[in-house]
Amino acid sequence: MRIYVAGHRGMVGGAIARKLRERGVEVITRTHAELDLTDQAAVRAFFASEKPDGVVLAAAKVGGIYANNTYPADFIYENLMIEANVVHQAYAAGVQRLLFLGSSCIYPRAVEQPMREDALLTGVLESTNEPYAVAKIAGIKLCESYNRQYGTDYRSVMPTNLYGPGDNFHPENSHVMPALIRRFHEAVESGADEVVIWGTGKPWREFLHVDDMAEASLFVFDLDKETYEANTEPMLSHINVGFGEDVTIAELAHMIAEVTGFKGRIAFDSEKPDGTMRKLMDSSRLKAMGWKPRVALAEGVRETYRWFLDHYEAARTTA
Ligand SMILES: NC(=O)C1=CN([C@@H]2O[C@H](COP(=O)(O)OP(=O)(O)OC[C@H]3O[C@@H](n4cnc5c(N)ncnc54)[C@H](OP(=O)(O)O)[C@@H]3O)[C@@H](O)[C@H]2O)C=CC1
Ligand SMILES: C[C@H]1O[C@H](OP(=O)(O)OP(=O)(O)OC[C@H]2O[C@@H](n3cnc4c(=O)[nH]c(N)nc43)[C@H](O)[C@@H]2O)[C@@H](O)[C@@H](O)C1=O
Repeated sequence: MRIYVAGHRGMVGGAIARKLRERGVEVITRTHAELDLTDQAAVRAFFASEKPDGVVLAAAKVGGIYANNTYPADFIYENLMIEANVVHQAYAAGVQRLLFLGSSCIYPRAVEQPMREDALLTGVLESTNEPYAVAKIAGIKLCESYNRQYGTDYRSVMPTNLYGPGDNFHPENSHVMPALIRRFHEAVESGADEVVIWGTGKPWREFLHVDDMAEASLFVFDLDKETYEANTEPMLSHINVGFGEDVTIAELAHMIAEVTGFKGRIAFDSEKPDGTMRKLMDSSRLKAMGWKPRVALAEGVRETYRWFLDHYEAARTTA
């Protein structure tokens, strides 16, 4: 098998590419500079020449609450273009199996918890990331539509909030876990006596380690067609991937303060948005098929902090 992993330099694509190579699979990669996936002609030429056997689509415009809220046009445009180009050109090149990575933000903001797959398109989305969520919903529907019309086997997984080695530690554009690891670490370094957390600290988030996400992605990718179809429906074909437990942002902040050795005050800036108050995934569909997460949150935070320390200079200079 020759598998194209789109987004192999990202946190999730990197972990998936590593696991595939460990299994002896030939992994095809292109950097963003080598192949801009928003460029239809370039994507067509790439698929026509490489003709991969399978595709994992882990490339996307990704960011936390501030980035989503500040650059909504980039988030909807780039993600729609990437998905439309990759799914269509994969089909045109005869690729039978593809895995699309969506996000838990596809679900309505006030939906029953934990969120089941069939909650999709039942209500109003969270405003801070609606454009990104609409693009991700379009990604699911692209896969389902090509399956229905052309008989392809294109699958979708919906990850909860992810973290781990390879994350983006940008001070504003990143997700909460890497943002707080960096902010607490820098407070310890500078001797600051206060760290400010965005929002009220009351929202709940479920965090899954990237290695668990990579395992889940390959687990779903590898399922035989009958098993996948028996556990999904033609127009409800996505599968949730979550850890199964969530914490408040305040609890996460205290956990990161402890790991980084910060002893000062933790303050909350309620002028900043909270986003959705809770988005715990119901991952029973996937768990019933045999996947389970392995990395506990406390262990994952410690490991991610060690990775951050090892790569801190790189993170600081790219910020
Ligand atoms: N991280 C999280 O908490 C969550 C992530 N997801 C989803 O998981 C997937 C992977 O996310 P993650 O690994 O965290 O994201 P990253 O930002 O770490 O990686 C995304 C990768 O996509 C590449 N990319 C972006 N735009 C283009 C483009 N136009 N052409 C080619 N390559 C491009 C980026 O390259 P470059 O950096 O050079 O632009 C980067 O390597 C995404 O689909 C994301 O939406 C879902 C839920 C939660
Ligand atoms: C994965 C998911 O990620 C995004 O949604 P989100 O879950 O709201 O992501 P977040 O990690 O940025 O924030 C989580 C919570 O944490 C709070 N918070 C505190 N202090 C910081 C802080 O310093 N940075 C950030 N980013 N958040 C902070 C923040 O106010 C919020 O209450 C989507 O846009 C979309 O990308 C998506 O799919």
